[in-house]
Amino acid sequence: MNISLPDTQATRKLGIALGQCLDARSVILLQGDLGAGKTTLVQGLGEGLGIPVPIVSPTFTLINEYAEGRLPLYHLDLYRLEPKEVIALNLETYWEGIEVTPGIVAIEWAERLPYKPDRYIIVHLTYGNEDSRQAAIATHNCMIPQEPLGANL
Ligand SMILES: Nc1ncnc2c1ncn2[C@@H]1O[C@H](COP(=O)(O)OP(=O)(O)OP(=O)(O)O)[C@@H](O)[C@H]1O
Repeated sequence: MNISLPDTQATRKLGIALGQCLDARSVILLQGDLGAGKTTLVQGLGEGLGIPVPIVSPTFTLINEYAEGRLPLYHLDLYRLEPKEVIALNLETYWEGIEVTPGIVAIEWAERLPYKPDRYIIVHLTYGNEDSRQAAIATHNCMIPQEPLGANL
């Protein structure tokens, strides 16, 4: 599925729609160059989940956890990590809900994952003209409920 995102707000709205409809243990793999809009989309995701605090990039903290919404949000950024550091994060803890409350896992720079979960949604953001972006969305072993996604875009 390809979605055109003419401005920042459109990218945020895509995140809101996903935050409103996804189930616990959903994993969103975010791909795209610097400034493509990955964090913007996760900010929308937080809004869609009803998280009342600002979502900030986890570039230095690696994982930011938000427990205040409809489901927990686990937000990761792999930009600075070597593959062995990614492995040490034990990411399956988050997407399998082992010793954490099952929630939504959003991973920026998912290109750097040395392995993938069993089921995931990939959102690949690319640049268009000026402020426009394009989102190519694909799923693996899971589904995005279509109706909320369409209704909010
Ligand atoms: N259509 C658009 N979608 C998303 N962001 C846009 C769009 N048009 C302009 N922008 C701007 O581009 C910037 C995107 O920044 P953002 O931090 O979301 O990207 P990123 O992919 O997370 O970058 P990085 O990899 O550096 O963390 C923001 O300043 C945003 O306002």
